[in-house]
Amino acid sequence: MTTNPTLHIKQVQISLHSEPMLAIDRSIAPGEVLTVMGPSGSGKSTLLAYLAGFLSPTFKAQGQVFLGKMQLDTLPAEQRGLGLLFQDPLLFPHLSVAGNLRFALPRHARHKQSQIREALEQVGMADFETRDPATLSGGQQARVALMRLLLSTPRAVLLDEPFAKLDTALRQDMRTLVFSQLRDAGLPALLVTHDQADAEAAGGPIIELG
Ligand SMILES: Nc1ncnc2c1ncn2[C@@H]1O[C@H](COP(=O)(O)OP(=O)(O)OP(=O)(O)O)[C@@H](O)[C@H]1O
Repeated sequence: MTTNPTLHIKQVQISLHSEPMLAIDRSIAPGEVLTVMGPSGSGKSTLLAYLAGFLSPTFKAQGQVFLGKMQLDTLPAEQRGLGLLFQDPLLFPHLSVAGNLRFALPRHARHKQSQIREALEQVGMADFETRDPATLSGGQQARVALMRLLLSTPRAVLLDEPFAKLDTALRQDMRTLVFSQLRDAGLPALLVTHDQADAEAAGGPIIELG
């Protein structure tokens, strides 16, 4: 079995108009979730944008990011191999559930209907292949978004308040599902959240910005 690389965030400092905004120096092991908390405006989304490779040039960043031996901060966003999960599932409305999952597969694997079927079975949605995303509940959309993320075989994952739009009853189930899937896939992950219960469910170290 291949081991995924560790994500190293090395002495990263981000400033806005010459004012230091945040500093972080952490490594995230495969299967570990680092939770970043902090008040509104402390720079949580800025940190994710920096790691993902779409930080606005208004900000100045120093430091380095490595995924194993691969230096990420010098690569364009699409070459970083990161998977993103947001508050909004962001499913393509013109594709079926299966179409959304197929799109995430590497080009050479798009014929593999079995992978799509297995992914849906894992989240209890075996009968949903042909469904239009607009006809799904919020929780069902979130599960499709999670499986789409995993099928895209990311090497590390960034999560931006992924449970914020789910109602309370669903939220705990989704936390359990997301964090167990990330652990099973052995992916290093960074979670940004306001919610202490998210951080506890993630089960990893917590840092506070601001
Ligand atoms: N493109 C931009 N240009 C200038 N300033 C920005 C830009 N984006 C964000 N900021 C400022 O940078 C600071 C950090 O914003 P950021 O969105 O990272 O905070 P946050 O911790 O994610 O907040 P929230 O919890 O409200 O989402 C804020 O003061 C914000 O006003």
